[in-house]
Amino acid sequence: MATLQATPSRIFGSKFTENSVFYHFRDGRQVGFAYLLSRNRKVKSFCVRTRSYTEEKDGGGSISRSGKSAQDKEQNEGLLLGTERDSSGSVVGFQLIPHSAIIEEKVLETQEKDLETQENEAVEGDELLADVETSDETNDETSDETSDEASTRITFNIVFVTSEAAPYSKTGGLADVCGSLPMALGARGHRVMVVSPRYLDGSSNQKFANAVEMEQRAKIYCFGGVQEVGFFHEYRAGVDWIFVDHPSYHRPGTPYGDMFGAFSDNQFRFTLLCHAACEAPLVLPLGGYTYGEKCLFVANDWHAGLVPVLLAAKYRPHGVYKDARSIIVIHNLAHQGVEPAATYKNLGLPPGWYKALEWVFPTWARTHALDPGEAVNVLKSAIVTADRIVTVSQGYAWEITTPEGGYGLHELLAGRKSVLTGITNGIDTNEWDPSKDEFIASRYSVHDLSRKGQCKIALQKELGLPVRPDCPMIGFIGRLDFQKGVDIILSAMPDLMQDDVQFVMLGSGEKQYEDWMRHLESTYKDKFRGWVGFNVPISHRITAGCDILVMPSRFEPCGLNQLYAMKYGTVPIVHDTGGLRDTVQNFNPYAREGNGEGTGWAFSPLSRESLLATLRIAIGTYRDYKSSWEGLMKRGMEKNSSWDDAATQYEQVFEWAVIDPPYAG
Ligand SMILES: Nc1ncnc2c1ncn2[C@@H]1O[C@H](COP(=O)(O)OP(=O)(O)O[C@H]2O[C@H](CO)[C@@H](O)[C@H](O)[C@H]2O)[C@@H](O)[C@H]1O
Repeated sequence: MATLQATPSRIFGSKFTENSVFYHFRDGRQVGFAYLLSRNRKVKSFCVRTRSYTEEKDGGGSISRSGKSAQDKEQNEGLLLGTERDSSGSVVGFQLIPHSAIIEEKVLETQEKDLETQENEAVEGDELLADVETSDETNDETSDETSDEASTRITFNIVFVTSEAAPYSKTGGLADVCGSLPMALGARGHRVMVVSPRYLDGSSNQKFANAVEMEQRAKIYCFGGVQEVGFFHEYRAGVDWIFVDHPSYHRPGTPYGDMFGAFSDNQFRFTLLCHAACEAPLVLPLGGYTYGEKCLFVANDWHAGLVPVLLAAKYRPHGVYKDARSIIVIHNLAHQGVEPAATYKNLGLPPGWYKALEWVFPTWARTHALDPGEAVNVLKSAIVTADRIVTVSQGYAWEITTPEGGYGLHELLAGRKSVLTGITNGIDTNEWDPSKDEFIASRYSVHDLSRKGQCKIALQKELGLPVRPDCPMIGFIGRLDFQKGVDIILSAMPDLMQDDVQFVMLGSGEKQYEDWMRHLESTYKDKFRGWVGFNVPISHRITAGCDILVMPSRFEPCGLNQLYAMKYGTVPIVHDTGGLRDTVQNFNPYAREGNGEGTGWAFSPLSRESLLATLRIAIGTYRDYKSSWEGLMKRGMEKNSSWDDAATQYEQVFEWAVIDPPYAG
């Protein structure tokens, strides 16, 4: 069985060893680790038949899988020769002899024969479910392809841990990423689980309707007692969605708070999530088999930040998760999970690990002269103990190592630069595609932009604005807070409202901004609409119906709305920062022999004047240079923002993570 430490060099020889043989479930899910090898040009396949198992579809289209059924089928599909268990007793691999004599021969021969022989004898067919793309340049000496670089792809058991994952729970971009990146990785052959809370807020309980309660429960020792959590499971789109169940997740409001502010027990709720996520791969038989210990944990933001430190402090000293690795993905450094130092004892960590979480506020940030400023900082502990650090754009990866963007953690992050990678988010092109979007009035594509106009008319009608197809329509979607630069928009509004434009804002957050939006709406009845609340269908309709989307964010780790806007032919105007700078290319009408280049405008400095000036240039272009505008729209729509590129880069980070030994303290 392959181990995490295996490096590509182990599989480049002419022998196709046991390490090279692996097994996929029928839907591509895999037990244990495996290698996928490919070379640039001439690729042959080696195929093995795998064990199958039954799918039971319920009315909602979700699928539950049964290991027992799989055993029943074994009679027809193949014999389980032997299982490989880890120290916890979890099955992390198995060997199978299929009935087919030809295939049986292939499986056994893989341990003895050289690759060329196997390639010649490889069997193909509908029943052959796992393809291992292979290469062996030494066996291809007569070919002119000998100079081709061989590439290696290792598949992993990946466990995402997140406080929100769309469509089950969503307050922002974290949910979008954790709802779509796992599916992209699952489609690439990895076995992927996403662990998040089962929030029952009364209004959206239905979202968890297809998740089935599992028999296994976990006892978690923290906060001076023992807590028991349950697990619900839905298998969808190639991913095991696991929902941790506990009474503290059952209450009205968002995942983090309600109308009275943030929940006071958030540290408790997300501590539970992290402990439960560490137990899940060991105890949950998903499709009949646990993920086992050889996992890669992808912890997202501070809510999942205890996972790396739990692996190092609670499990590894007892010989568990010795070969696991952890990656902390920073979506927003501004939120770090900081609580009083006295709460350390509640976290279920051994006393000796306090230093990993220790956080001392600078003198100026302390509440009074006698305040020692001591606290625990969960995100800091993850940055210290994770094997790799990822953030969601290259620009932001640099910004967080500077005093301006590091929120106090810049020195720590700069010190870990060698394991810090920026990977720009992709978007879920199934959800965000104007040619198949079910929320919008008229579907369109880059080849038929006239229908976008119908979306604009429909939006104007829906908002009760005058229906004026030629009037430039500007939109904003996002949290109403300091990060998003809402104050800059609102301060520019009295000036902007002197122009012939329409403006719509969708968002919720700080009350002062919500009130301001209401006030503007009553002042500029024919031009401004403010929609206070969180509404996904409306966000699609604004993205499709507007001509321009503004994002004057003070900082933006990646930003997704500008990516959605470009996909919908809506031109983004963004502050030149972080991921916005990385993804929006400034318009230049003179480039490419007058054909123009760029997908929007990135302005700087961040000020009311600079926003207004850029908006007026954009509005002028929209009105007077129609073909330039169409070029802007089309270049944005044709930009590839799917997860493919990002998923490849995540795989690279995973491979780097397993080359180094895990963090041991
Ligand atoms: N009122 C509303 N109604 C409906 N939908 C709404 C809404 N307000 C926001 N949304 C949606 O929430 C998402 C927001 O995503 P962003 O990436 O722009 O910001 P966020 O700050 O939440 O994410 C953080 O994480 C993501 C993911 O890594 C980073 O891109 C980002 O820079 C970082 O700040 C979008 O899907 C948007 O449409």
